[in-house]
Amino acid sequence: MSDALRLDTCLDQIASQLPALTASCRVVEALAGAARQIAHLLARGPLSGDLGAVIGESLDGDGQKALDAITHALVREAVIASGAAAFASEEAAAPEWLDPAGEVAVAVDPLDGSSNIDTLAPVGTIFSILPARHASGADPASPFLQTGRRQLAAGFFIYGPRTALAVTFGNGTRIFTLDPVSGAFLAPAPPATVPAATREYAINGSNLRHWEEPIRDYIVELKQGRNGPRGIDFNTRWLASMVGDAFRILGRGGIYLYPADERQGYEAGRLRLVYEANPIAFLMEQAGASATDGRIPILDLQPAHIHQRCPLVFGSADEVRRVAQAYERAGQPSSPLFRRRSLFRSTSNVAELFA
Ligand SMILES: O=P(O)(O)OC[C@H]1O[C@](O)(COP(=O)(O)O)[C@@H](O)[C@@H]1O
Ligand SMILES: [Mg+2]
Ligand SMILES: [Mg+2]
Repeated sequence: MSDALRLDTCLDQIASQLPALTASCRVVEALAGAARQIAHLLARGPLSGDLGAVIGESLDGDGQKALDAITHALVREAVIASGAAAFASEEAAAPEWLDPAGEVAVAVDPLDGSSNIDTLAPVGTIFSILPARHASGADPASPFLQTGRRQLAAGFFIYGPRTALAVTFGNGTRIFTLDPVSGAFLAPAPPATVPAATREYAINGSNLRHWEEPIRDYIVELKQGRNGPRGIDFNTRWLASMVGDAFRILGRGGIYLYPADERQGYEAGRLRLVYEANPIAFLMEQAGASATDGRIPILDLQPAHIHQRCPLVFGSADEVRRVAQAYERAGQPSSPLFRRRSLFRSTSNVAELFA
């Protein structure tokens, strides 16, 4: 383990070789400090108080847990300490300006998968770092309304049986593991590479009846396994925690889907573009995988507002391509009109599945 790459050493090297990434390195270092504190709180669980308790309503109407609010505060403090120019969070209605001399804007989901807090399933902190193009005084949302392609760095901390960091600065994706003894984040393995082929998929199958036809047909084929057109068996792996599913995919491949569906509030999917889909898409592309909304690569989507949602499909390139081809074949854009027309249309595949 002694020759494992240390996060702090790695950040120093990046900053000295690529000065344009110095501010991003400072943010990642500060977030690593917050992640240590969050990991500690989560490990104590009920000993730290009732952190899973619902304390109010989050911006999207879900229950906001005490831990959502605590992690938001810890992450915000870290971002302020890093000298960043602007901050946006899933847990704050509006972004804010911080240091007028700052060079980067940081968007976060302080606690992804927070519905899992009481179940000991993995949860995580997702971050996206963008250049802060505008001087303070302008709308603080403006630096966040850039496409994900412009991200300088992105990643997530995952709190599970161990705490880890998946991070990219645009030159590969690396996984660091928190050594609880020394407190250092260490990368003993080479950069992550997601295999193009996979037999694992992650989707909340209970929503099948609400999905658009291309997604429904694609999933039904996977479920038919060796008896269907794919001729091979697939496995479902769904953690209801995107960071958990993304971490598994970075490790051994797979595809994750949270498509748009016809339920009220899910017309553009569930995940948020700026601080969930974009950072995951950047990590995936840098590990040789792909991410799309079905029609457009996630990193090319232009955000219109900070809490915008988007359909999200990411992971092993061969399977993501198949989903995109299914949309292409359907010949229709992923629009509400299309969804309504295709709803409840009983394809032979779906009929077979329900049989
Ligand atoms: O309960 P659902 O609708 O299947 O949604 C699960 C998905 O929602 C999320 O929990 C969204 O994240 P938040 O917990 O930050 O809202 C993802 O991590 C997960 O994949
Ligand atoms: Mg989330
Ligand atoms: Mg969250």
